[in-house]
Amino acid sequence: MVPGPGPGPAAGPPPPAPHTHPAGGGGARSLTAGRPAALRPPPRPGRHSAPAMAGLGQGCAGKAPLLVKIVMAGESCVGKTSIVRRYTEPGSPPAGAPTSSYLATIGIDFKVKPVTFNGTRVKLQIWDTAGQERFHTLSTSYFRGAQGFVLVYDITNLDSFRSITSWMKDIHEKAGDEVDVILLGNKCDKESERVVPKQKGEKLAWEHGIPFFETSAKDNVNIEDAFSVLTKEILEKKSCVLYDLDVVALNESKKRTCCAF
Ligand SMILES: Nc1nc2c(ncn2[C@@H]2O[C@H](COP(=O)(O)OP(=O)(O)OP(=O)(O)O)[C@@H](O)[C@H]2O)c(=O)[nH]1
Repeated sequence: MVPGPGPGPAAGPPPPAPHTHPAGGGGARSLTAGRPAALRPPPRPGRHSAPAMAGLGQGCAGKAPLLVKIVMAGESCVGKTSIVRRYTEPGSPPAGAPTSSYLATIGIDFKVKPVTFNGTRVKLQIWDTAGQERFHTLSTSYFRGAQGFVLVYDITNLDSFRSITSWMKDIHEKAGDEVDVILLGNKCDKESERVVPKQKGEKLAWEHGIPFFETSAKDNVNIEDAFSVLTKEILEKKSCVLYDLDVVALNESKKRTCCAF
């Protein structure tokens, strides 16, 4: 659906042996540095190297939560909404259940997920974009200002995998080269319908220098871990991202009142 070729493969060693990620924790809200790492490829050329985790949140203690904008991207029907629901509303009915009917996202939606990372409060603002071609301009207009992207394809849909390179191009055009992206091959519960081998997903992620997971929104496989790894990557790169603007505004107005008298 998306025009144009993406950036060429980055030079680097061949992909490592397939790595199985453990299932997501299902509802745990604390992200820890000891999380199982996703397949960790070398950084893309031109990216900043990540500072040590020990420095994360220094100078942020006691302040408003950090606000992190994450955008879901990928073709229609790959499971973006289901992944967001699974992560932000653990009690919601699972995707892909026999009774669940597909409702295309119209335009844009977002959910907030508060998490604690190494003692630092973080508000993940997760924007769920519509994958349908007719919403493409609208969806990609929300890419600007995002710190992280969850780029999703469906392991039972070859076209959705082929389009990933174009989505990567859109992301870097709209959000810059410094954003963190994670690649998910969703619907891994449908093994009998698989058309995209896991190694292909791993190789593509390696070429783009981004972490990779196969996930199932239906069976809650690797959803929590995928968001944990992405959040960790974002926060490692910046000692402080942004504070939640509402809280900052409140504090600012309090300060002004205080100073006026
Ligand atoms: N078996 C299975 N089905 C899934 C999974 N994730 C999503 N689905 C189903 O796939 C269909 C599409 O899921 P959505 O989450 O709406 O897909 P989307 O990417 O948000 O689609 P758009 O809103 O059009 O962009 C629905 O019928 C879901 O129930 C999964 O992990 N496994």
